[in-house]
Amino acid sequence: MKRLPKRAGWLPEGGPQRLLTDDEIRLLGESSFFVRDGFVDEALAAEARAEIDRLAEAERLRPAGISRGMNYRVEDRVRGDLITWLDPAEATPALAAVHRRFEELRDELNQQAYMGLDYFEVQIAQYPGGGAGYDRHVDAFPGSPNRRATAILYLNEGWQPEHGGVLRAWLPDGEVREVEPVSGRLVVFQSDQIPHQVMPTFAPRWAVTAWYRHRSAVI
Ligand SMILES: O=C(O)CCC(=O)C(=O)O
Ligand SMILES: [Fe+2]
Repeated sequence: MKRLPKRAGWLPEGGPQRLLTDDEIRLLGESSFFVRDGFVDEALAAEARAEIDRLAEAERLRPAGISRGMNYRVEDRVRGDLITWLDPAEATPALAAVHRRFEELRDELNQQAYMGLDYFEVQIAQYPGGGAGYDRHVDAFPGSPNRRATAILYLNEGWQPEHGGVLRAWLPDGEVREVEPVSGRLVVFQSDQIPHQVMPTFAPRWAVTAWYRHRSAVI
C-alpha cells in the first residue's frame, strides 16, 4: 500500500503536539511536583473567574468542609474557602473549557507518565480574603487507592505579594516550595506525596482543582 506523503503543517515535527514537556514528566517522577505557567490563556482565565463570581452571587458556593461522611464538618480556621463541584454537563462556557483542559491533562499524564488515571473530579474554590487559608494537609493517604494526582489552576490576575495566599508545599527531598497563585498557573503533584498549605489570603483568591483517580479507587 502506498504511504501517505508527509504534509507540512499537518502535524508538528515529532508527532502530535504534547501538553507536557519531558522536564515536567521527569519532575513529577523525581519530586512528585511541578509548576507550569500559561495552562490557560489570560482571556479564558478572566472569563472563568467571572463565571465563578456569578456562581458566588447566585449563592452556589458553600463553605468547604473537612473530612467526609460522619467526620464532615465546617471548620473555617482550618479551611476558609467557598466551594462547588464543577459538572461539565451544566458548566458555563469558560468553566467547561477549563474542564476540557483538565481532561487533556489526564490523557497526557496517562500517555507520558503512565499514571492510569480514569476518573477525575473538579472543584471550584474561592477564598474570600481576610486571612482565610487552608492548613497543612495531604490530599490522599499514602498507599491508598484514592486520589493519585492533584492539579490546581489559579485564576488571579494582578496577584501581589501582599495578598499572601501562596501555596506552600513540602517536597519529598525536604525542599519547601512557595507558589504564588497567579493567573493561568498550574501546579501538579502526586496526591499522596505532597503535604501543602494555603497561606492566609488577604485578597479574594480563585482556584480550580482537579483530583484524578484510578477507576478502582474507593471514593
Ligand atoms: O488552592 C490551593 O492552592 C490548594 C487547595 C487545596 O489544597 C485543596 O483544596 O485541597
Ligand atoms: Fe489540598
